[in-house]
Amino acid sequence: MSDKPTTPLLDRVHGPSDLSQFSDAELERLAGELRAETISAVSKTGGHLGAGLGVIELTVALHAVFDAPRDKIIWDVSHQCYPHKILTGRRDRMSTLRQKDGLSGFTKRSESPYDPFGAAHSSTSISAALGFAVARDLGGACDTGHGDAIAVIGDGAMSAGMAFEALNNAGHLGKRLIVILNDNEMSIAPPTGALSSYLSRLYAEAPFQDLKAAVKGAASFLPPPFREGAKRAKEMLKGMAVGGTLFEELGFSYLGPLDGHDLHQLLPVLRTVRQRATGPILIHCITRKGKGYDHAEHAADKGHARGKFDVVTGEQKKAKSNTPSYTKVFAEALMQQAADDSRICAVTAAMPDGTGLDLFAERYPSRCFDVGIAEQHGVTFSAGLAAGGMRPFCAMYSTFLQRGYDQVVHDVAIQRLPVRFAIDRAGLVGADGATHAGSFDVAYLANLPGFVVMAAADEAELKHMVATAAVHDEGPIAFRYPRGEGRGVEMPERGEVLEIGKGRMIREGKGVAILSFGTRLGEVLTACETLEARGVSPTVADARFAKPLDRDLILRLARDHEALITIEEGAVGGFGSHVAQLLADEGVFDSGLKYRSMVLPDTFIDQASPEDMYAVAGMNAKDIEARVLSVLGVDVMDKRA
Ligand SMILES: Cc1ncc(C[n+]2csc(CCOP(=O)(O)OP(=O)(O)O)c2C)c(N)n1
Ligand SMILES: CC(=O)[C@@H](O)[C@H](O)COP(=O)(O)O
Ligand SMILES: [Mg+2]
Repeated sequence: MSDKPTTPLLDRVHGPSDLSQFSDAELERLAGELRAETISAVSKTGGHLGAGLGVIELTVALHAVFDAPRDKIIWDVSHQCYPHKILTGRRDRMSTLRQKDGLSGFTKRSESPYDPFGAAHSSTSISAALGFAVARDLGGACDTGHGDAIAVIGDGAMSAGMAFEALNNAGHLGKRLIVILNDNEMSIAPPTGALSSYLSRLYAEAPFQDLKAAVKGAASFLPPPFREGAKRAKEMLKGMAVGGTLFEELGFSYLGPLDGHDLHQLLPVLRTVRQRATGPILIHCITRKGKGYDHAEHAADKGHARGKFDVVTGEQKKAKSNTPSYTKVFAEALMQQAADDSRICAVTAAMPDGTGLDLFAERYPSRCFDVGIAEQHGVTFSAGLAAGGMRPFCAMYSTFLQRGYDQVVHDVAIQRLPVRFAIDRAGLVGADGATHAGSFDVAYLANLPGFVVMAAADEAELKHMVATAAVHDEGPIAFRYPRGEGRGVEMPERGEVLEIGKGRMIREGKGVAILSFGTRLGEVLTACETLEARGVSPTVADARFAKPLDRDLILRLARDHEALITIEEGAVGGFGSHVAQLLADEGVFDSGLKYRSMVLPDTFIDQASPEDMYAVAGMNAKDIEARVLSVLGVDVMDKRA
């Protein structure tokens, strides 16, 4: 036995085609190396860990059997794509993961030809894969050629309506399409919903599934050892009425459940499917999220997301802070309100921890609902709760609320139902990048008649806004707040109910007024400090409301100053646009007011630290200072005129 250290197989992989040199036994060894590499990479950068560890063998098998990029492997959510990135020529850039100018934490078309479709929001993979399949059959031009379309979708993502819309259409079209259900019985939190129980039953009945495969003629897809058993079962089951799985009822061939960590099952099945599939086929793989790393596999969240960590101890290196997060402030304020009002209930779409509703659920389990990854349903469910006399708080990230926008308009706004929207992750979020930026909620809510739209300038304001929303029964009301910690302001014992449509003065000055909406107020006040040194003393006000606007405050600021600047952590079409509309309607511009509106630029900003992203957006203190000096005609180029 030579004691020469063997060269890691991973060192011989510069692209997936290099996997063809390996035997099945070597592929198993490669999987072990890939798992270790993934753990090591994420320990240095932080990121999504558990999901990627759960698909190590699946990633190796897919790239060994199929021919990416001609075959399109589409990862749902794609938070599990780090092993895929390592095998597809990006191993040397994994140290830049989720950082400024670095690799995205999700698949991204512009990053690699091996990423045929971008993701990050869940449940899109089957729709996208079907699009590729139909384009293939229609002879559409695709720069990497047309082969198989393979969607890899998790059990959580499968719970979203969009996934079933795609299955339904794919079953109807009957095109050759491969869907791999990566079933680890986990979402971010343990999965909820009847589908999750159904999948568990499928798993529990696994031998029966093999037998059914025999009856359904899919036995030939099974590895030889299973095939014999399945054939024998054929006789036994012939007389039985064997109902199809849900997927078969939708027109798919169903295969499984397979052990998603066993290459001896995965490789022969995928090879046979590649040779034989003629229509849509769903392969059900059972995996474990966090597989192969105890600190993940045995954690409650299975290592879904981690900061940088010590591989040996699993200890994360997160900077400790005494300032509570906005999320925690929201959750505690909501519990305080709920203690006195049994009508208060809460809805999350598979994000109990991220929204803080895990704390609310512990205290009020009967009044907290995790609807799964189902924002559309979550919004209309909240509307039904409101119509039924409850006071529902629908807590969703700004970016994920986009998934339920028609429901916001059609089921909530038009019916003027008093749903309370707690919009977390407002503004730029950092490492998750453009797909998770909370840029558009002010623009897409403040244009709806009857909506009240608020933004908390700090964590005390957030507490007041929760109290205000709790008692607002006249119609829908939304309040937004950013990811991360508050500004460390003094917290009130209880939130006070704010007067709807009224802002607040922060500091009196002259010449220029700055009207802030949201937490950029902190940057505004920092800018004022340096401006004072230059003899410029702006007036500053916190708008609190984008709808209804504080008309008196705005007109007074416009009247008493030569310039008015608004600032918000949102895209054009939001607060600043509504202020401009008011000023125009009131003819204020006729008297020569200089008006500037600081909004996010008309571009998608890639991942970086929030501060770096706001620097790209031109919305940090120094940008505000420059804007003030520019509008006052002081000689600083207004870079963003
Ligand atoms: C529309 C949408 N809502 C919520 C999320 C947040 N999210 C990211 S991953 C995830 C769980 C996905 O579960 P599953 O598909 O089973 O993948 P696993 O993490 O188990 O591999 C959720 C809810 C999202 N990415 N997209
Ligand atoms: C992949 C995904 O969509 C979630 O895991 C998201 O990254 C969570 O974001 P936060 O870290 O802001 O809770
Ligand atoms: Mg899962």
